[in-house]
Formats: sequence, structure tokens, C-alpha cells
Amino acid sequence: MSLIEINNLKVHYPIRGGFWNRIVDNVKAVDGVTFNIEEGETYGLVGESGSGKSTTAKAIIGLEKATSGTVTYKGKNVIEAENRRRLNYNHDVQMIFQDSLSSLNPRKRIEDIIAEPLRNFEHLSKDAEKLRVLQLLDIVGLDPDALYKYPHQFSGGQRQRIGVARAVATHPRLIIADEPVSALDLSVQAQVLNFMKKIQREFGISYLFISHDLGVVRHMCKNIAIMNRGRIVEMGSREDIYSHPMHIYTKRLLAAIPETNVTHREEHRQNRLKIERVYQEQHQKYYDKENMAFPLTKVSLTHSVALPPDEARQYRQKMNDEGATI
Ligand SMILES: Nc1ncnc2c1ncn2[C@@H]1O[C@H](COP(=O)(O)OP(=O)(O)OP(=O)(O)O)[C@@H](O)[C@H]1O
Repeated sequence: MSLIEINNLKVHYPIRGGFWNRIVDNVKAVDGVTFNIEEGETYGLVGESGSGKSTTAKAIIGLEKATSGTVTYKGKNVIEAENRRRLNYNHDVQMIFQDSLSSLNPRKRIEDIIAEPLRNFEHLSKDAEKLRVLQLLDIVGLDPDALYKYPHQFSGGQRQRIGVARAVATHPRLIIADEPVSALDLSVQAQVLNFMKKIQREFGISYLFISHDLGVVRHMCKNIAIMNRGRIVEMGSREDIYSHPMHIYTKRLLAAIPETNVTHREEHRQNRLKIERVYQEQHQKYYDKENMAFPLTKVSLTHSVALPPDEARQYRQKMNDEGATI
């Protein structure tokens, strides 16, 4: 059974205008997003800036009100605040933010920052609390003297590790990590990601890993959804997305991953230019009249793609002819 199931989630923001300040339109920040996160897995949600990733995350955790849809945890819809309270959802689901400098209170010492969720949820004795904070610092590779320092006394990578320690303090079941490493240098990124993996092994945590970078997601996620303009345009296993991408938007994102191997650089550049040409010529057919992606079509047991209607029809026909039952 999945740890959490997101079904047809929508977050629309009203646009007001005119003399009466009436609602004249909506920004469809999230428009019918469906996916499940399994126990202990890292699920990747990928897309460019403005595609709706953060709004999806905020609606899942309850920081943003969903317009419609459900988020099911332990059999209950936790879009409803009453269910979140009853299931202790805010204890079980924690978040790591991209910008550690603004998400960690600059006036608080690290001890108090990491202990905050413990104080909210666990009410330990002073000694037990300190011991727990020291263990958490150790897990993310920071010395005990970090306890008495303030966020600005650390590097970006260290601050992000403090954010990881705080998120994991209450032993949550799911951590939503919104662009956790995109503000960091490449070498520091790897370090933080390794700590996240280590913690996952130790505590059996699931992650919803949000990123604009398919290069980073490849190392972290078993299953991935690609988001564009509020909708999922392609979802599947790592193998589906990286070896058999089908949506033009996914292909373009993949072509944008920098090639580190010098001998393949020219080949990679040519491929990127080719994909860009195809994108310019054909991308319109992948979107409807309102410039939104089409509904997803299942192309294998694990892989779904927002294909244009004629291709979707052909795919379904092919599946029927082959007697496939997917
Ligand atoms: N409170 C709001 N009111 C109106 N529109 C909003 C609001 N919050 C977000 N949006 C719009 O919703 C869309 C999705 O934003 P969101 O922040 O979820 O994207 P994102 O993929 O997380 O991008 P980024 O990585 O830049 O944060 C954007 O077009 C954004 O302008």
C-alpha cells in the first residue's frame, strides 16, 4: 500500500479585475495532479520554474488550500485540517526548503532550531532533548559545538544539513524536500544528497524530492513525475523517463542536463540542438487550445504520457490489438 496518495489535486488562484473586483479568471497553478508515494521510496517531482511543484508540495502538507482533489494518508483525506490533526499528520510529514538562510530563524541557536519540532510534538526532558539534538547533528556530520552557533555562522551546505536534521528530528514518515540542493555548489550538493540517503536508510523515510534538475533527480529517485504548467506530462520509473522519454517537454529537459564527459560533449550539443528544433516545430501539438497538457495515457505498466489525442488513440488501439491488459 502507498504511504500517501495524491488524487486529482487542483490549486487554482483567482484573478480579480474590473470595477467590482470580480473573479475574471484563474491561475491553474496545479491542475489535476495524481501520483502515489510508496513507503521508503524517493519520488521525484520535476519541472521548470512556475510549473507548479512548490504549490503541489504546499497543498500536500497543508500550507496551501487545495481547490479540489484528495491527499489520502492512513485512509483519510488530509486536505481536511481536522483529519490532519487527528492523524498527527504534521508530525509525520516534514519539509526541507531550498533557501536555508531564510527558513532557519537567524536569531535562534542551532540547538533551539533543531529542537523546535521536538518541543512541539514530543515534550522530552531537557537532557533527553539535548541528547537527541546531538545525535541528529552527528547524523548530518556536524560537530557538537554547532549547538551554540547561529545559522549565519555556517556555509550553505552545512545549513542545509541543519535543515535535514530538523526535518528528521521527530522521525517523520515523509519529508518533502523542495529544491533542497539547488542553491549549493555541485560538490556540496552530493554531500547533502548522501546525508539524505543515509537518513532514509536509517529511518525508512519516504521523500518527495522536488527539483528542476533531472540530473540530480536521477541519483535520488526510483519514480518520477514531470510537471509542466500545472499538469503532469509524463510519469514513470527512472528507466522510463531517462531511457524512453516520450513527451517533448521531458526530452527537452533531458537534453538540457550538462554533459560532464568531455568526449561526448559535441554529440550531446548536437542532440540538444536537434531536440530544440523539434520542440520549436512540434511542441504545440502536445498542448490543447488552452495551452495545457492532455490527459495522461498509459503506455506501459509503469509509464504514462500526456500524448496528443491522435497518438493516444493509436496507442490504446495498439495495446488492444496486442491484447495487453495495462
Ligand atoms: N499565491 C499565488 N497567487 C497567484 N498565483 C500564484 C500564487 N502562488 C503561485 N502562483 C503561480 O502558480 C504557478 C506555479 O507556481 P509554483 O511556485 O508552484 O511553481 P514551481 O514549479 O514551484 O516554481 P519555482 O521552482 O520557481 O518555485 C506560477 O505561475 C505562480 O506564479
